[in-house]
Amino acid sequence: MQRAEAARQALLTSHPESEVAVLKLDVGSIRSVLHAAQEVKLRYNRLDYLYLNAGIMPNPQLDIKAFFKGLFSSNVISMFATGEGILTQKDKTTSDGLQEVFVTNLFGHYLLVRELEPLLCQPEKTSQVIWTSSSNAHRSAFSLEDLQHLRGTEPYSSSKYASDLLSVALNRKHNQQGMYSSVICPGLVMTNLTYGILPSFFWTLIMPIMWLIRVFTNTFTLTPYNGAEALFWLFMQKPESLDALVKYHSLTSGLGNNYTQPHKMDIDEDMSEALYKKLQDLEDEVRQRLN
Ligand SMILES: NC(=O)C1=CN([C@@H]2O[C@H](COP(=O)(O)OP(=O)(O)OC[C@H]3O[C@@H](n4cnc5c(N)ncnc54)[C@H](OP(=O)(O)O)[C@@H]3O)[C@@H](O)[C@H]2O)C=CC1
Ligand SMILES: CC(C)CCC[C@@H](C)[C@H]1CC[C@H]2C3=C(CC[C@]12C)[C@@]1(C)CCC(=O)C[C@@H]1CC3
Repeated sequence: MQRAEAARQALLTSHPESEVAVLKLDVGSIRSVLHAAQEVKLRYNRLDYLYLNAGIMPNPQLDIKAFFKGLFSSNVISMFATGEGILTQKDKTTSDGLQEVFVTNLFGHYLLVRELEPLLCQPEKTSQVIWTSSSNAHRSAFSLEDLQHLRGTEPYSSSKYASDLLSVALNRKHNQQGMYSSVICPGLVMTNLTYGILPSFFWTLIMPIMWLIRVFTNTFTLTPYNGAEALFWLFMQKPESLDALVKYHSLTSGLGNNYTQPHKMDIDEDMSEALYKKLQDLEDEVRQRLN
């Protein structure tokens, strides 16, 4: 909570007229999600925006052989843009008996949205739910038969693809009640997540190479400020004008200019419906376990 308090103070300094409140929430813990949602419901009657940004990529392993193979293949740009085929992770089980990546990147957020539906779905005003997804969200990593990705080595990719699917399902279910859901991709950003893949001094050393790569793939946004472009852009849009089937990408040009671009997602609407059903079943199961 110390860092949250520091962020609150910084916001109050730059925007003295604003009100900023902080609340502790571990999306990886069912009890914590339910408790925090209860607190939000006590504090507020309505929510205009819900940004679902929290996410983890634990124990990432970079496949150096696949990286060099990709470097000399025709897929090199796509490899730099998405990291497909060169990254795996090692997941673990939480005290709730769920896979950590699945619950942190997807299920905890799902449960939070479910709990906050009464504040998000209000007849007189629209609301926006905004997921931080990834270009690493690949259909090939996801399986409806293995939602939590127990049997694979790409739980991060699977959880991000699932968030894309879930956003589509949320729109189908709640647009009529005024709630709209969108997904964004921040591009490759230097944060604790990427410092888990390669050490920060290494990223700093290769920064000139990354600026060069940015000329060929505008997905190398590199700073959190640039990566947040699509989050900010969505904030400015009328939710009714957004396309539920696209992902909004933060991009930075070779000259350092930021912009947002929509890209059609590789989504099957029946699959999104089936995922929603499975999440509801799991929700019933975890709620029963808590009672
Ligand atoms: N960096 C990149 O290149 C990319 C990142 N993303 C996505 O962007 C989002 C932000 O990640 P990024 O800033 O890069 O990574 P960081 O590791 O720097 O930040 C992760 C954020 O998620 C929060 N978080 C992690 N676990 C939990 C939890 N159990 N409960 C509550 N909050 C939690 C962290 O909070 P705290 O600090 O308090 O632990 C932190 O604010 C993630 O969803 C990530 O998947 C997508 C594409 C590319
Ligand atoms: C010379 C260097 C630029 C070499 C870096 C190689 C890789 C470590 C990176 C190339 C593409 C990157 C990437 C990600 C992580 C680091 C790379 C694999 C992400 C998977 C990080 C998390 C995401 O959500 C998407 C990113 C896509 C690109």
